[in-house]
Amino acid sequence: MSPSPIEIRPLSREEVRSLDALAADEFGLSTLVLMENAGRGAAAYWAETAGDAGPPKVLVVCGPGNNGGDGGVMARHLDAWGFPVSLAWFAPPESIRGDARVQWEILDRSGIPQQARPDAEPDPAALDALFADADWLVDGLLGTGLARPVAGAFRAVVEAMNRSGKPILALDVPSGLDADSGEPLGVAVRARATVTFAARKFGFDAPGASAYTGEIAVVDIGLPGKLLRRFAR
Ligand SMILES: NC(=O)C1=CN([C@@H]2O[C@H](COP(=O)(O)OP(=O)(O)OC[C@H]3O[C@@H](n4cnc5c(N)ncnc54)[C@H](O)[C@@H]3O)[C@@H](O)[C@H]2O)[C@H](O)CC1
Ligand SMILES: [K+]
Repeated sequence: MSPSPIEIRPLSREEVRSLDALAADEFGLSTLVLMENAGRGAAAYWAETAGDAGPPKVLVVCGPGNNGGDGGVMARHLDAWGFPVSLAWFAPPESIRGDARVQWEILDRSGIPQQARPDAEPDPAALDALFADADWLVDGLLGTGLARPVAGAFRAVVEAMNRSGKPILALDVPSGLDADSGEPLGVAVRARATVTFAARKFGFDAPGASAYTGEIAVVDIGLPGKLLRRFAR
């Protein structure tokens, strides 16, 4: 019997970011557990839809926050399932903290190839070469933590991802897309598909948003039914 999860209505950025705190404070459910469910769910979705021809080489593009951490979890599961996977963290190592740091350490000890690319002004040709070597890109750069227009290094990375011509799986929200308005802040990843956690975001239904989200799949991250029912349709 396939479970019929409680259908949650689309959530605002604020609502979905409050879920982490509620899960921890009210239910004692650690954010690392939510991250594990998010990353494993993303890995399972991708493997089911893209894992046939190949196995394709996957490059996970990570930012310094929990969106990057989700990418780290996904990479560990793909590696365990036999996919050639590596990661590039676009942040100085010292800025990778909290749950994302935990994933960095696990990946390091697991011998999964990862590199830090902390350049404030990355060379576009170097980015093109990095992305040309992969069959798929996973966008774990920015999620609901997006708080200002994408500029500088992240802009260069998003533009290089988009011009690479590679299919992109976005984690939670395509990097650069405002989760409430569905508009790009400066620039946004144009994904083949977006695996979004817990619920669709308001902005996904905005006209034009599908050019960035691609196909949308909602991944259940293990929140208790009592919490989900507060946001039921
Ligand atoms: N409850 C859930 O849905 C869960 C979500 N998870 C994942 O966590 C991210 C949100 O993580 P957070 O650390 O808050 O932020 P991000 O990783 O999105 O962003 C990282 C960091 O980047 C900085 N930043 C903001 N805007 C910019 C910008 N324009 N340029 C450069 N840097 C920027 C800011 O400091 C952010 O903190 C969510 O999307 C999910 O993927 C959990 O893992 C599971 C539960
Ligand atoms: K993302």
